Amino acid sequence: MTPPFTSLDSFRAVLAAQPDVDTSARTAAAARNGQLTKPPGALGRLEDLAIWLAGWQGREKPKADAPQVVIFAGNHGVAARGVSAFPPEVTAQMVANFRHGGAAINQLSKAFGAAMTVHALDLDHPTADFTQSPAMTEAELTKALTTGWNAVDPQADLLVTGEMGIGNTTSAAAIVAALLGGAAEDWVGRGTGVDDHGLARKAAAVHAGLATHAALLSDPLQVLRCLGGHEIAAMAGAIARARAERIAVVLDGFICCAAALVLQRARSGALDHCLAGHVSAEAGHGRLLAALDKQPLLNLGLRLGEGSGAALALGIVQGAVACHSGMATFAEAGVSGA
Ligand SMILES: O=C(O)c1ccc[n+]([C@@H]2O[C@H](COP(=O)([O-])O)[C@@H](O)[C@H]2O)c1
Ligand SMILES: Cc1cc2nc[nH]c2cc1C
Repeated sequence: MTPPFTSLDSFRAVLAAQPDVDTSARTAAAARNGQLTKPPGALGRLEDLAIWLAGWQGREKPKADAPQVVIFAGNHGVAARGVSAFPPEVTAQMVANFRHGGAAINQLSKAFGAAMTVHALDLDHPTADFTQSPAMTEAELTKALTTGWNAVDPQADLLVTGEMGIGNTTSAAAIVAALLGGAAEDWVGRGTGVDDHGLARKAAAVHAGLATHAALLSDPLQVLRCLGGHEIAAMAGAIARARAERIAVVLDGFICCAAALVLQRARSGALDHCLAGHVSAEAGHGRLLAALDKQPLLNLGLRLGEGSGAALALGIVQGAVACHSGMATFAEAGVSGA
């Protein structure tokens, strides 16, 4: 599909015209849920999950047997400021690892029957150091959004958006600070494992980025352009495409949710088709999820990224769908109601 946008303004128009949930499918699923052979509410959040998914998929019995995991990789100019525990070449090395099947996300995708695709975005051309100049030009941002848009398989029944990019927790912290406010220190975390000096360098970089681009930061897409990264923009593009196809999205960790926040701020309700797969150990993620009004399904202390927490949450969604779509009703099973 040719993306329906060629500029930030036309991307804005796409966000404004996105489809909404199918309320009749959701109502039918809620009615079915009430007839299944269990005490009302006994499957807890699994019941809400299945009904929510039914609404997005437009069918009374939702499916979760063709999930897609898309991983985007990008490099960051700000990494030269000593903001990561690892060197930038690890981004390309991990892309090779993804392609050879050796990363955690390969194993988790396999475990939950997800088709996984990897998209390396111009790794030899990192973003500009956002403390000095905008991370991306408008053309570069549009290209990254387009990569994300095109990466989504319209046949998938669920989408996980993951990322890999040395330095990207600093970029994500800058985006979140710009959009939610607060001090740089409130949003930086240990990322791949920086020490206190590294953490201070991250806060200084975020602080400088906010000051350098202050005049542009009232526009969420300019926040993404000035402070973001190619892989972060691609996740935003993929989340938007999923909405266009009415595919539900399972969000991953701090970086993924920073990409999602850009969409939410650009268009209220833009994340209604998304759920939070997990809360990561990155310091600001819990508060970011609260600002997104999303309750994470899992809290396992993960801080890996690459879609891993969201992929694990696929298992929960699949459990919810298996129960909702497979269980017998009281009438079918001849079980007496209350
Ligand atoms: O998903 C998260 O919340 C998360 C938290 C910490 C680190 N990461 C991953 O670690 C990398 C970024 O860490 P850093 O220290 O280089 O900014 C990037 O590849 C992310 O996928 C991811
Ligand atoms: C090894 C490694 C694997 C990763 N996967 C996602 N982010 C990562 C960062 C590092 C450093």
